[in-house]
Amino acid sequence: MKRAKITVVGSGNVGATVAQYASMRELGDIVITDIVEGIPQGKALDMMESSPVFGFDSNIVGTNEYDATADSDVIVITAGIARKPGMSRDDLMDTNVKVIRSVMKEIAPRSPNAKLVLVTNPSDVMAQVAFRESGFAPERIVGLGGVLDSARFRTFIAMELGVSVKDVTAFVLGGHGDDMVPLPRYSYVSGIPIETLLDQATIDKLVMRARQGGAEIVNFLKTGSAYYAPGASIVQMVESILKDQKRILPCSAYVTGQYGVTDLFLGVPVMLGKDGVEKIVEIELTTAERSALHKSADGVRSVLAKL
Ligand SMILES: NC(=O)C1=CN([C@@H]2O[C@H](COP(=O)(O)OP(=O)(O)OC[C@H]3O[C@@H](n4cnc5c(N)ncnc54)[C@H](O)[C@@H]3O)[C@@H](O)[C@H]2O)C=CC1
Ligand SMILES: O=C([O-])CC(=O)C(=O)O
Repeated sequence: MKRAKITVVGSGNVGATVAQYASMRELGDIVITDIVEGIPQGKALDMMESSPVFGFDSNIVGTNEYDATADSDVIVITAGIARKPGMSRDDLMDTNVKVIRSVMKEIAPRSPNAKLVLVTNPSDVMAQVAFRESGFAPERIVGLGGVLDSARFRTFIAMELGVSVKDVTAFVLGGHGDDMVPLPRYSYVSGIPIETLLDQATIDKLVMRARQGGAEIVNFLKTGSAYYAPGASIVQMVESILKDQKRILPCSAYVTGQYGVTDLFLGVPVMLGKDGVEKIVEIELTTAERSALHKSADGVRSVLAKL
């Protein structure tokens, strides 16, 4: 059986974590690329040398040459700068949009059938830029946001209740920014709505913490942003695509009227399978939830308008 090929563009904190987790799960062979010479090569070799200990058979190659990425099945794009304390994700746009444009020129012609996972922030905007620059069908482009934001929300719910995270499900929709929309009404512990387990003030506190989850880590790290939970979230998305699992995950996808929003990458529940975003799932929202989602969409659109 032919092994899947995964390219990770950017061998920094998130890119290296993705490569490590993906290889440990044997999702395929991995190419890591970066503009900095030596870093992808060194990290790839270091990870390969962990393979006898962990017992995985993925090949991991580090390079500065895009030719090595040819015919990838999935390309994860983490290239660009990360924020520091006091910055918003949108403050990264001017620098990162140039990076994404240059990366698209290199990867799109070499891997015409790849699915793209946009991680570089602001990720909803970068997914839109990748869509414009690659010429790929929008279904083949997905942005990271909701899986990570939901993982944080699930963590905080489990911590608050003192229960296993395995039993906690939750949804966060909207753009991956300060206006993201955690949905307590769709959050459960083993099928029990959290609204019956926690009072409103506690839920509000957890919602706020989830919204500010990225900044909370930035304020601890000082020199950059989170990468372990982002890496895990990305690998869950990549696995769903490569194994055609058809998982329903909140991801930034191109909406064409769903939820009353048109022609924009926005965090919504999607079915992720071998063709990428195979379906956008529309769940029923209250008036307040829908207007929060529209506020988040307006935020993404206003950043895009500055391009
Ligand atoms: N959407 C999301 O949920 C998340 C997004 N991010 C974003 O991911 C990005 C990467 O974060 P980190 O890995 O922590 O940063 P990092 O600084 O550790 O790594 C970024 C890497 O990109 C490389 N790079 C820069 N320009 C490049 C180019 N033109 N081609 C190839 N490589 C290039 C750099 O040399 C560096 O190695 C940031 O924009 C960050 O905000 C991070 C976590 C979650
Ligand atoms: O906070 C950041 O800048 C990185 C990110 O998107 C996250 O961790 O959610």
